[in-house]
Amino acid sequence: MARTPFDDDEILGKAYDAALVRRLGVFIAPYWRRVALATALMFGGAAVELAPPFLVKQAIDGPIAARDPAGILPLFGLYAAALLAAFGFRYGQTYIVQLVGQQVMVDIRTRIFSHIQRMSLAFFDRNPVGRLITRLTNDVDALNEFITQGTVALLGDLVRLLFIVITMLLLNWRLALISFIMFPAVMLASSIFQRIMRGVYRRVRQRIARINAFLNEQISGILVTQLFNREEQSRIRFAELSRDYLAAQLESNRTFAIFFPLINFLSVTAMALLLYFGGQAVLAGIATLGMLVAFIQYTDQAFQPIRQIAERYNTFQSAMASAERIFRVLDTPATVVDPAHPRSLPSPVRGEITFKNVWFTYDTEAAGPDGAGLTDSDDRWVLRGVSFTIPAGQAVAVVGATGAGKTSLVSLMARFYDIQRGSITLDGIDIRELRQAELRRHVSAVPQDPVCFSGSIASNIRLHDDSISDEQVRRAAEIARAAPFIERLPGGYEYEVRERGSNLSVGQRQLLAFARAIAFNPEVLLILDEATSSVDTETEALMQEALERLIHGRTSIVIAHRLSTIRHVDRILVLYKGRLVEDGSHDELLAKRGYYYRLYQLQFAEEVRG
Ligand SMILES: Nc1ncnc2c1ncn2[C@@H]1O[C@H](COP(=O)(O)OP(=O)(O)OP(=O)(O)O)[C@@H](O)[C@H]1O
Repeated sequence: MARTPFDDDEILGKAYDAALVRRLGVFIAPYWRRVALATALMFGGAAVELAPPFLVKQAIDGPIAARDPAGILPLFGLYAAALLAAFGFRYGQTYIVQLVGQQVMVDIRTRIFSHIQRMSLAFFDRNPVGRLITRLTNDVDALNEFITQGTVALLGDLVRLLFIVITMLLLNWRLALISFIMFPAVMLASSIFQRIMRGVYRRVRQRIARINAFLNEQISGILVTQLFNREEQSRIRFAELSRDYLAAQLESNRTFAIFFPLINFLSVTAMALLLYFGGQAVLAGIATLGMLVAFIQYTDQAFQPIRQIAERYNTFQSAMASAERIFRVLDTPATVVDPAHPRSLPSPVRGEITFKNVWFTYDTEAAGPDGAGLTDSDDRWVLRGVSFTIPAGQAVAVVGATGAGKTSLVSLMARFYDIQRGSITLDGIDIRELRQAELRRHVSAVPQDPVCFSGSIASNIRLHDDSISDEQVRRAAEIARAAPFIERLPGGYEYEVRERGSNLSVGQRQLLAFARAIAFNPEVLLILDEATSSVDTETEALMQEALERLIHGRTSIVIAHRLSTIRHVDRILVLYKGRLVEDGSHDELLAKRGYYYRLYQLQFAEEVRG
């Protein structure tokens, strides 16, 4: 079957599982004392649980056979004590293991989150949000199951089984052998079950992953579905996916429905054989009645861990699949990294930008680090030999047809991606020689779709940077022309913005992003101009005014989709299919009657005609 984007949960071999367990062990290792304590409690519990059947045997063969009511009491006391102790041991073990599981989950989640934060944009281009959230939630939860069910508990089952087997052999090896008669059949059934479930679980997981991916896309794209009346098609597709999932689930249920009654059947058969042969042995005087009763109880006890081992195996399987996916994220190296010996920008930073023969493609795999994998004429280059210098304080607009490479050029300046050839410098220093944090302190951007976080308006402007005072927040909002709308909101600067800024308009979000940029006061500002004309003329005028204030006296690169934006800048860079084809002021370029002139006629002149 062809690999689909959803099939990222393939199950690999046992050696691979062992490697995953070792890597998980690294996360558990800091809590080894607790794990050791839980293991000790588990051993204690397994030993204590052996006592009740033995005490029953003592009671039957001793005081009951001798018709001595007083002799039963101490045995009853011991029996109760054993049950209580077993309860205590089990409680302690379960609690401690759960505690370790929860702590390890916090550690793993934090690791994944901080790793994801270091990733460059290229990583997010490849990994949709839904998938990353699944790594942090469901997959981490599956690992918790592995820790709570898989480590101490699995060992506990094996130890319990071993203890019971040894006790039975010591008490009466003949009866023990009769009890064990069914064990090979049980082992065989378990191993067949495990083999079948491996495949079944894989299908269940793949199909639920497909449903999740589909839902994710459909819910975020619901607007388009509704606009184009695609509800029916989406519903049919969803029903198909749900049916596939149901089929896989039913297969799993069927397997379980066969396995558990089968194990029960085997255990009851073992019991019946024990009763028959054990009864004969009692009559022949080889065993006592009490011994037979104890053996029936031990045999019953022995089948419990056997049943659980099969279930635990399944938990283990899904934990391994999750671990694999989590490690795949953790193993993705950051592609944009800080240099080992970063340089510092000269102080004060002026903000002069130079692009020297810059070649860039998103296809890093094909191109290789220095772009040698692609010829100069390859279509995959997004920027081809772009060179220009923007002196400090100059405002520049980048224009070009859609897909010409404008956004890419601006993203490179903030080093969201690394270039393959050439250099980009800020005040004469290659931006790859700077720490990213230092670069971004001086180079800031206003994104096309400005992001807002849940929290107050003020916290959205200062982004929790306490060095920016309330006064600075207000001043920034005033300069950005955001103050009038903020002051009209209930609560003003304390107005609660909802997730993703859904209770603000597009224009308001843009003004807020401007205010944020001003509050951080970078020397270089990148503005990804809003392409849609979704704002009214009044807001549009406000935004233009804000933009003018923002870029005034500051090195700025604005991606201009509107003529009004172009009017504010000193200079225009014209991109055509990744090449810088023209460079000059609006009037100069118009006079040239070249590509900009044509673009202007097509794109901007309409605005003039209005
Ligand atoms: N994240 C990405 N991964 C792969 N290819 C990309 C990515 N972003 C853009 N591209 C490709 O790079 C080329 C240039 O895109 P870019 O977004 O820079 O163009 P643009 O000039 O800003 O266009 P627009 O005016 O439509 O925003 C396009 O061919 C696009 O398909």
